[in-house]
Amino acid sequence: MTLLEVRGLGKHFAGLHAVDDVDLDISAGEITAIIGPNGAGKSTLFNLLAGFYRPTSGTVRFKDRDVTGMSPHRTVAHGIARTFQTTNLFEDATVLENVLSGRIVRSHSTVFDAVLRSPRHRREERRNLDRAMDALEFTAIADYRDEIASRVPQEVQKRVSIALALATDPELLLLDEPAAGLTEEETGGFAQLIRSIVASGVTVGLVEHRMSMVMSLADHILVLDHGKEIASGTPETVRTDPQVIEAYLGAGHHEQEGTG
Ligand SMILES: Nc1ncnc2c1ncn2[C@@H]1O[C@H](COP(=O)(O)OP(=O)(O)OP(=O)(O)O)[C@@H](O)[C@H]1O
Repeated sequence: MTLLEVRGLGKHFAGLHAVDDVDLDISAGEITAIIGPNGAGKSTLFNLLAGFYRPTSGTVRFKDRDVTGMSPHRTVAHGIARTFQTTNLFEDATVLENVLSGRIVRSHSTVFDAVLRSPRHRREERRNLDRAMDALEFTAIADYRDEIASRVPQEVQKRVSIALALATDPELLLLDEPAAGLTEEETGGFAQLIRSIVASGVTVGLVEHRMSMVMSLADHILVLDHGKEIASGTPETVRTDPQVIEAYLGAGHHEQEGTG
């Protein structure tokens, strides 16, 4: 089943076509990776899907609903969550408070409920705390719950961003370079985490530079160069595509495969 359908999507900044006439189908239950050289348009594409940018052209449909140009708080309410390359946490808040902030989108009690501490408000608070704790346990950082977010190791901060995104109860989670700056070993841990996210029923979109991670995780890969699709398909199809090898994988690919 197609969860997200993108057609003819474009984003122009002045004269620059950052994303240019892109089509993409993300199937439910799969990991779809978007790869390409620096500046290829990967993050811009994610920003268009999650509503951080308004497209210049084209459409985005999510669960058969037109979400083109919707604001991020509406796309997240529909079930699309996005993490960022550089973690953007509330630095002075605790890890738990950060993850709880992801629950705002699922909260219905009003300011009056909060002031009066109505039963509805207390029920919701309990549910939000349970859900945030679930997300912390799922991402294996529950022990850090009371630590200040800016003081925990980088790897933990990255897990906090993922926990925050999971706390919004997404159906589609867009991960923008989750392993950037991590060691080989930490990257392995993130690959495991991404697999378990998919096993829990959340579909994943992944922008990642580490080819070994992409090739081992992705069911489907879209390759962008200068904003345009140059290939798409299974890891096997993409890694042998001459245009991809030339545009992006190049020497790195051969090194990795031990063929060059
Ligand atoms: N807000 C913006 N205003 C102007 N130009 C932008 C903006 N955001 C991105 N761009 C440009 O759009 C192009 C695509 O950028 P984008 O960040 O999407 O690429 P990317 O594939 O994610 O790159 P990287 O792998 O380096 O993160 C780049 O040339 C970039 O400079």
